[in-house]
Amino acid sequence: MPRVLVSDKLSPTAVQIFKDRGVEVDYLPDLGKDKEKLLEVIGQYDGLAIRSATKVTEKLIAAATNLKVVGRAGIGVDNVDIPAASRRGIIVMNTPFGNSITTAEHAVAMMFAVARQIPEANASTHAGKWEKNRFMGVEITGKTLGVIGCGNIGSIVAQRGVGLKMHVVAFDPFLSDDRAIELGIEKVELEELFARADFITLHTPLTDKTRNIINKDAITKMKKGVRIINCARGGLIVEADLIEGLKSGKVAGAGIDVFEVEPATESPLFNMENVVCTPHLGASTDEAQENVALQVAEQMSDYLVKGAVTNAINMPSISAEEAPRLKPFVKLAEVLGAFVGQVTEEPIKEVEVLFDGATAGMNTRALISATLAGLIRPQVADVNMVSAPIMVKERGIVLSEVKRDKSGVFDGYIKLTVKTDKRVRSIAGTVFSDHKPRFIQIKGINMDAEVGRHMLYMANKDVPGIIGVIGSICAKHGINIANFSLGRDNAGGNAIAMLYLDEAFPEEVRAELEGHEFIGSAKPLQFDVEEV
Ligand SMILES: NC(=O)c1ccc[n+]([C@@H]2O[C@H](COP(=O)([O-])OP(=O)(O)OC[C@H]3O[C@@H](n4cnc5c(N)ncnc54)[C@H](O)[C@@H]3O)[C@@H](O)[C@H]2O)c1
Ligand SMILES: O=C(O)CC[C@@H](O)C(=O)O
Repeated sequence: MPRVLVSDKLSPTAVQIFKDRGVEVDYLPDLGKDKEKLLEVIGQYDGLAIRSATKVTEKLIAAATNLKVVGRAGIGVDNVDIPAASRRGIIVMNTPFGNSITTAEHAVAMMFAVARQIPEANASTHAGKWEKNRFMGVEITGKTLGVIGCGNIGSIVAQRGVGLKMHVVAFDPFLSDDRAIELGIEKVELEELFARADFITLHTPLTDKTRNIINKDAITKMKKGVRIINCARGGLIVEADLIEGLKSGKVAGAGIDVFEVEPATESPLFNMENVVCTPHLGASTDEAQENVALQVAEQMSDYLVKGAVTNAINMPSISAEEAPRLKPFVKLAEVLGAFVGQVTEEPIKEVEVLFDGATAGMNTRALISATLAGLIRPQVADVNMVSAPIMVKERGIVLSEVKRDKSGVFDGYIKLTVKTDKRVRSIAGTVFSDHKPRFIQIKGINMDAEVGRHMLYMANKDVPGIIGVIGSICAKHGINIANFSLGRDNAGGNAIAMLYLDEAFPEEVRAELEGHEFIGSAKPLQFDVEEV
């Protein structure tokens, strides 16, 4: 039974879902903050469910020898070292929608709080002061709201802004004209947003492009009296520059939920006039926490129990419904890759995966990942569908995908072609109704070879008696042939043979076969398939 550790505070719903779906679960919500203890125990787990307190570092990943999946109950995965996880073949999933409304509402709440200085007025009134003249606010109606990052959360904030009779302008390189029209907002460049907005709200991820997007230079371009809200990520705003802007009066107020360093227990922003701070509460509502806990537990269980992949950052999705149908084709893709990976000795330059007929309508991203995993595994044993595409990229291998309508007798097949400096190799395969992979073409020569755990791939001349030669050498060494498939380009020309053996072909017998005048090469192969 797979075992999951929940190392941050998550709704009890998550624990129940794991149990109901056949996953053993340890709920230790404070462990995420105890790095040393977490390092000690992480090796026991197949899954790790987290929020933002647990930092999934390269060091933790190195210690997580059994880990298969990290599930983030929330959106931002900046507390997970994704490249390190991918290299180790660990899937990283998030729950991209579960807390969007809640976080958007927090940004809107911040906007009101800053516009009307509600936290300060509240503190003053509670203190028995009646400072009616101290707190003069601004209206929101008719003001321009600048949304930076108009994805899930930004677009909800934009819609709320429209509902509040604001004029909404948005900057997002991926915002289409149609979507902007649908939202009733104006798409603008960043400089224009800075120049026009009375309120600016940030909703981008923290990337190299967005880090420090609000800095001294940006603030210089803004309207005097601008109010800035950040419920996305610390690091989007240079806090020192914001403080300078607030002190100079250029920035009239700020609502800050996320900080450069978290937990933020001290900051020069604290106690500043009209700066409203919350401790990363954007996602903290009963509804959002219920949503993300439920989603993360369902997604992780589905992966660990059924192999379904949903909302993975570093792997194509495979739905629970398609997983059973896709599984035999994933195996086929893997064995095609494994064939080429085992027979290719020189560096691979180019890989083409062709999907013919029915396979073209399948989840080809997943199938390509499986092909690449099979291809690389002979060199890197623990590669999987997550890490293989990264390794291929890192090695500078050019990858291409071709899809085409049914072109032959098979409903669908996959063909893998690999180029090196010396040669081009190709192999095609399909899955029969028994759900088992078959090789149907090698080097352009048609055949029908069942794929077994132990095989021998031979190139020979098409001459009479060659089957007998191979059979008698195998028999002499006690090697039992379960299946024998042959193909040739033309009578008396080049032929290939695929032998399906009961056990691994002994390396020392290989020379004996290759010594025969009509046998060019004999290559023992291993495939990770169930024995028939
Ligand atoms: N405060 C919280 O508790 C809390 C809760 C949830 C999410 N978040 C954070 O909110 C942010 C937004 O989340 P989301 O779910 O809307 O993400 P999303 O991926 O749906 O949207 C992000 C948008 O930012 C845009 N973007 C990327 N680079 C950009 C750039 N250089 N300039 C402008 N736009 C750019 C993308 O095109 C995308 O549309 C994330 O950083 C997330 O981690 C915070
Ligand atoms: O888990 C949280 O409280 C914060 C989550 C939030 O930052 C997110 O990116 O989803």
